[in-house]
Amino acid sequence: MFTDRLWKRVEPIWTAYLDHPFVRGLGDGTLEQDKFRHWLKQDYVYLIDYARLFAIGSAKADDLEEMTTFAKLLHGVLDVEMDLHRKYAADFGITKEELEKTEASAITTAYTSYMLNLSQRGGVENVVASVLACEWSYNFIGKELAKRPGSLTDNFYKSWIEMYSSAEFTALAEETKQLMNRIAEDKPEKELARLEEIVVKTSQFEYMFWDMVEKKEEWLVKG
Ligand SMILES: Cc1ncc(CN)c(N)n1
Repeated sequence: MFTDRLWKRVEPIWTAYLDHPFVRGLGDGTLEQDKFRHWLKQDYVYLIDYARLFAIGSAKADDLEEMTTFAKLLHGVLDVEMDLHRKYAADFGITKEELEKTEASAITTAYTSYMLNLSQRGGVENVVASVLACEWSYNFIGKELAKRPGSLTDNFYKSWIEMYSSAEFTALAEETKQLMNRIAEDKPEKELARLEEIVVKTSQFEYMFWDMVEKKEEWLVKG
């Protein structure tokens, strides 16, 4: 399967996520809440553009089955995943209007612009390759953190780990992988190599996103 081939390429990058201080801090509960607050706000505006990708995928779908899958994934972002953000934000006294008004950081802008650009100019395969690392890697991280002793007890980030390791989120990640495999079936090697590069680039962006929230970065010079 194409996703097995992709896994071989992304495994070293994704393993580095698990070692990143932000991700380690989520797992053992030691992450500074100010850093998490930065993630919450940046991720919220990231997810708004990410949801747009599924709408683009739905418009470009080749058949009704594909269209339905994109619609399901779109609902998953807007109503399941972003609910987690809204709940944590409420704990911090941040309203959903404030979340929406967040100015996207340089990395958030670069990452979403990369995916939106590819998805707008290519076919449905570009959309799936763009969203795959996002859905799959968070599920990977969630499941790995859930295995760590103590991660699901007395941890402020327990709901985060439960959400991304949940059966519901795992099903969304699996649907995205299946979609990628189905689309890759009749593609020539040159096209598969191009799609693979998109998944590697988005995996690199994921690492940069973890690093951006750890350092609470926005833009290098205040405007
Ligand atoms: C940056 C990022 N990447 C992935 C996910 C999981 N959908 C997320 N919420 N944010």
